[in-house]
Amino acid sequence: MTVTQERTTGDLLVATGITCRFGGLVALDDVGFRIAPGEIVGLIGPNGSGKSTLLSCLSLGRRPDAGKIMLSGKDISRRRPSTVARMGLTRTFQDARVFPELTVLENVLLSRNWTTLPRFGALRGPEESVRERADRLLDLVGIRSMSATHAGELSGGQQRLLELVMAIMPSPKVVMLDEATSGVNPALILELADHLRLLHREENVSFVIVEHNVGFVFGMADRVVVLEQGRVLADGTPDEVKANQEVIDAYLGA
Ligand SMILES: Nc1ncnc2c1ncn2[C@@H]1O[C@H](COP(=O)(O)OP(=O)(O)OP(=O)(O)O)[C@@H](O)[C@H]1O
Repeated sequence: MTVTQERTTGDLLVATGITCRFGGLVALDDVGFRIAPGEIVGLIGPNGSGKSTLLSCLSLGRRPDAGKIMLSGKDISRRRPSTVARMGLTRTFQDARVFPELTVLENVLLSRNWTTLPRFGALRGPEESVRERADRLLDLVGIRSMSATHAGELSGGQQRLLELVMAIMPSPKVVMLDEATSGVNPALILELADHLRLLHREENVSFVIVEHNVGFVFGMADRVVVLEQGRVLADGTPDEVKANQEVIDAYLGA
């Protein structure tokens, strides 16, 4: 099944007709995408199929040449990334973006300030201070003991976890993860999956997971979208996508 029509009921983020060109190259061609509250959607596809470009368009880091993006029923297609972040959509990057000279805790507190409240939604009840929230999230991913360490001294996997906490700190509705397993020691990838599941449960946040590690995606996602040459090739449950012959031919069987 491909998504070509806007479905407004129940969906948190709905993108329709997303087209993105780089000069003569059509990186995304009339792509539809949706995610429901609390859903985990995996986005996979061959190199150059448009995954990162779609993620940039959905988070408005790159403005699509055509198409419409609705977040919680509001048209965000022409908003700035910072505004979109305040409205509840945050992201991580292929190369973990942390401030190496600042401590782990300072990084987390700073991420909170980027999307400065009060417009950006409440902390988890008035009883939880910003500091308590930072401590709790760092605890959830197992790096609270490193709060005073400079972020630049963390391993690649720990920087990924820090970046994840920074994306979740402002209580977003949806977080987009670009290659969350890249640079992570393979032995720690299962741990990363556990941390993500915990954050997902505790924070009731939706995740879009862009990944080359298809095993990771199939193990985490409620639904998987497959891109090929800038178009949606398939959209279904992990089992449906794994059994899809077109997906096997274009990607999985390779
Ligand atoms: N800034 C850019 N300028 C020109 N072309 C670009 C740019 N960014 C991406 N492209 C092209 O757009 C297409 C889609 O690229 P994109 O990075 O979105 O794919 P991807 O699926 O994320 O790839 P990968 O898995 O290798 O990260 C590719 O052909 C790529 O070369």
